[in-house]
Amino acid sequence: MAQTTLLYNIGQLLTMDQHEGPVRGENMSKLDVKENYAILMKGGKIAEIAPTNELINSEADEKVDCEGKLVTPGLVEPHTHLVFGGSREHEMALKQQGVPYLDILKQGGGILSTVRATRKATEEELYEKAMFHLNRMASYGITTVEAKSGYGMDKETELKQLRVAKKAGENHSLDLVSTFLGAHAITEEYKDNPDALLGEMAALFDQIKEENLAEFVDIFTETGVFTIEQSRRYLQKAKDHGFDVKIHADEIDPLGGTQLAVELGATTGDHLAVATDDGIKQLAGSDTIGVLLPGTIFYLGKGEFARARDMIETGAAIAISTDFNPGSSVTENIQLIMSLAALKMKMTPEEIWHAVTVNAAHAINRGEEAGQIKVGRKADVVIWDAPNYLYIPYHYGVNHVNTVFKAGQKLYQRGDLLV
Ligand SMILES: N=CN[C@@H](CCC(=O)O)C(=O)O
Ligand SMILES: [Zn+2]
Repeated sequence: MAQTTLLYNIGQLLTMDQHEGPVRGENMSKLDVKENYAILMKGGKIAEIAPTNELINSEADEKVDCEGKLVTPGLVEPHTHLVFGGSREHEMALKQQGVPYLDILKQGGGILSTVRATRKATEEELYEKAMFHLNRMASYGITTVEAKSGYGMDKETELKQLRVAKKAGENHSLDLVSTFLGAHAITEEYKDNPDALLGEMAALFDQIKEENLAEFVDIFTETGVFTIEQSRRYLQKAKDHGFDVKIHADEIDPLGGTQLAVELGATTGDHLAVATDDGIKQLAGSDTIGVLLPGTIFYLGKGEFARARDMIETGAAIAISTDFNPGSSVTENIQLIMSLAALKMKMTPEEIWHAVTVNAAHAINRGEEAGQIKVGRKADVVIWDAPNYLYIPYHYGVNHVNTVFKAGQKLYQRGDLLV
């Protein structure tokens, strides 16, 4: 018989379902908070949502007293570089000496150092490592995650990364959405002919489609990496092959990646830390979601965070993410990113909750499945050790998760100290 679980005495319940589609502009600050509610989960789905006194006598295999805690949808993480070999702690000193991120890359470090480690790693090693990071993400309340390739940049290693992501998605309880980021840097082999690298990566599009290895194609549009023109051609080709597209845009230099994302109808423009007034205006007038990554700005020691306030005030839909990767943002802790969004980008708690649930789900084409608590949907639900939704961005740097349910099954529960 299907497992039935009742969560009752929920102090604050965020269902995140009061708006249609991605939530943009001033709607991001309109949050419906239900008090003293209950949720009945049956057969992995949400069966009923009602005040506690209406559901308390429901038949259930398990009844969980939420003791007035906050309950929300499982969080959605829309931008990670999940599968990689090695780590880059040895670059920390260079960062402290002020060597810029793009200079480390130019010297063959940074992304290229992870490329070497990823090429060397076996599929099994990459898989074990990816599963470890997925477990940690789950412990922070994440129930759906996007994963990019991009540390191979040769045919064999890119396919290896994508296959590892696929297997991890099949075997882990978290839902995983895969992105092909073969155009992530210019490798030594192609330093005099980046177009040939793009050609080699584009030659993989058919196989990636056939083996169902990725839904999105992404590119790093940046000084010393790929130009706007190269990005336009490459992503257009990806679209012609039936992929949805994303862009690492306007992260360090304002090349106009934000405008290119809009022009191409990209699902998301990611980073946007130095997006111009024009870029922001175009973003706001488009269906492209801005995925902001304040952890990266913090970790790279840069002063200027993405202008979330301007973006939201002009009407854009914004999601936020860890950008988990071994170089520019080494954390799986999305709750820390929620605090940075509040402290450094001045996003309100209401906007932040939209940015990590419904908008993050739309940012990876999962708006109809994830990011909301709705009758008939998969029961991805988090109980927080917090009395209200303001509390998570406020109390920063620690894990507030009490319990995570994925498709109605308990996936993570805070452990007890063994003392
Ligand atoms: N900026 C480009 N790519 C990643 C960083 C990858 C790395 O440094 O390994 C990002 O989104 O921040
Ligand atoms: Zn990234």
